[in-house]
Amino acid sequence: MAVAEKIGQYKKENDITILQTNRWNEVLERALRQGQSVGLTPEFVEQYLAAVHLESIAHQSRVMES
Ligand SMILES: O=C(O)C(=O)C[C@]1(C(=O)O)C=C[C@@H](O)C=C1
Repeated sequence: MAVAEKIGQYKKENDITILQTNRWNEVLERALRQGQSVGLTPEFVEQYLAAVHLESIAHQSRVMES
């Protein structure tokens, strides 16, 4: 999560909100396409990435509040 913390620091310094809906949709759609190409179900990709996204947001929140 070191990268997420760097992103959090950048967002803090530039007054950017943690949740970026358009960016998140881009990340998710790319992962769904890549997952499909190697036989992963959309449900698995969505659940896996949702967990990563949640953890990333938690780390960014800690940086924001520090
Ligand atoms: O790309 C960003 O802006 C991030 O902060 C990364 C990330 C992610 O973990 O993929 C986290 C929060 C945003 O909602 C979108 C994407």
